[in-house]
Amino acid sequence: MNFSTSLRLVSQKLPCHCFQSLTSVRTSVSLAEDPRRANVEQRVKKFHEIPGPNSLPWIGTSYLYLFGVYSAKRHRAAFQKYLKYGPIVREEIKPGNFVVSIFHHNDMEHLFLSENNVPQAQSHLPIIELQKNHPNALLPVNGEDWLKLRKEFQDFSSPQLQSAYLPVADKAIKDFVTFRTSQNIDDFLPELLRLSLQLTLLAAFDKKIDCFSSKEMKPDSLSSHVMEAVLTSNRLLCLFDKLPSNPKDVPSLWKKFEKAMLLIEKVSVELVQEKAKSLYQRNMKKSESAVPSLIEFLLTSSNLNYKDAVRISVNLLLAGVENTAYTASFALYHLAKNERVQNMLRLESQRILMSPTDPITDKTLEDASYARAVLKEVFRMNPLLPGYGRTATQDIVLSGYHIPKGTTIVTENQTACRLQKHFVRPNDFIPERWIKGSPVQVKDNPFLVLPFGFGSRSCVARHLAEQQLLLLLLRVVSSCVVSWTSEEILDCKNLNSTINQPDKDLKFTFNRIF
Ligand code: HEM
Repeated sequence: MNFSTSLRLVSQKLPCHCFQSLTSVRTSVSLAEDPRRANVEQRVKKFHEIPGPNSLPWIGTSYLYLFGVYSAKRHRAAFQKYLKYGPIVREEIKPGNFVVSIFHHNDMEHLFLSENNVPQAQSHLPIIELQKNHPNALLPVNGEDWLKLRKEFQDFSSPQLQSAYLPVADKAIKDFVTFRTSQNIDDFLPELLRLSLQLTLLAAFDKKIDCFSSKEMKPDSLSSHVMEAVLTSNRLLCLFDKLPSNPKDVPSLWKKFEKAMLLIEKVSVELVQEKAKSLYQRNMKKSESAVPSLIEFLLTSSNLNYKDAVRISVNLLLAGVENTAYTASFALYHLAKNERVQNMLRLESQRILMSPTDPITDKTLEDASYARAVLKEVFRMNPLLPGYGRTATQDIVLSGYHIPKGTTIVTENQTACRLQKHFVRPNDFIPERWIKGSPVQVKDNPFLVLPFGFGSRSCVARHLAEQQLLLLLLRVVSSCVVSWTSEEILDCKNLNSTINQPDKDLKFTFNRIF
């Protein structure tokens, strides 16, 4: 047995993170410094040795999707690959274009911790093209320009903003539960999308619009236009990513995208101007109103100008409508399907709220430990993103394989969260896993359940979104029993989107108990 073989065997017995740190430290040593380099090289397996499906000339592995060998649902396709190839899979999506999928939390941790400060946003090419066509439009930026802006709006979810915003968010959600759950609605998703838009307009722009008024429910209202534009832009951004050619080569889709994005930009300009005007009238002083919106914070920050504020606003509108609505959809579904959990949550709401009409305060939310566990379990089972794509910014070793700089690496968090080796009864909805001291409590691994992303590109509105979802859960169970009236199981679909959305109409009934 030679030196390298024995080391390989030892490393196989070591936990994966020990192996990675060993190999990554070793591989960073140059040949000049270490004459044993030839042996060291052998310990790290080659990129082409990573298991994965066969690639064909001209079409790579795309035939596997075209012929339905792999499910059209990303998380299901990922599971198929995991079962066949194991915790690391290499795929040549198009000739010369490799994607490596990883399923082990140690690999995920290693990847995230090794990335530099400026991970590039995917889907940015169409925005660059749009900016060329419309040089004066204030569109989202990428790279270093993005980093500069991002540093300024990191505070969106600050505890102060959350506290200040809580009463208005609670009122909007309470009204929503009172009035919208009593309607006979075929599909509840558009309702949740409208609610998210209303809450985003409120928190980000201090704009009070009742998105459920008869005026706003009309197709030509401001909220209907913004909603439509956000859905269209996000769908097409994702679709353009998959196209082999420039997005402008498909003129009919390009026109739709252009129209939708420019509408979002126009609305952002108007919202920022409106706020800037009212601030000017108050001599650019911070608002004395109870709810200092994000946009006010941006406009009064000395490091940003009006144009920056608009670019950020476009981002907020694009991200602030679907994300919370889809998470809320799955949260209500799991409550509806799990009577025991719903009852436990109701008991908690009765304990922390004296009466269902009482306002929910910071203290109420602090005490809502079961509601938090419910939310965490929703994020485990139905995260917004199946995983995260990163371009390796340097050579990296994952699961013992060398991966060259520039390779696309995808962390398959959703699939990893459904593996027996990570969670007992992985397909059951058990919030108690997340409750301290519970007999089924699991060790929380921060790189497995990662609903808001990681690092500098992670969600700016995390705490605000969690607050909205907790409010919704508590308000629903304290006044209704929610049931799922369809025979079908709700799953995610993500064919035309990078994000997971419900794959069926949301068939809920809400029976009032208060
Ligand atoms: C449950 C609700 C939400 C979830 C699960 C969620 C999750 C995420 C995730 C996974 C990312 C991307 C992270 C990455 O690529 O590494 C993200 C980015 C972002 N989210 Fe959220 N989000 C939610 C709600 C919101 C809301 C309500 C807003 C705005 C009002 C918002 C604003 C943003 C923005 C602006 C970004 C881009 C950040 C950047 O590129 O700098 N999100 N979110």
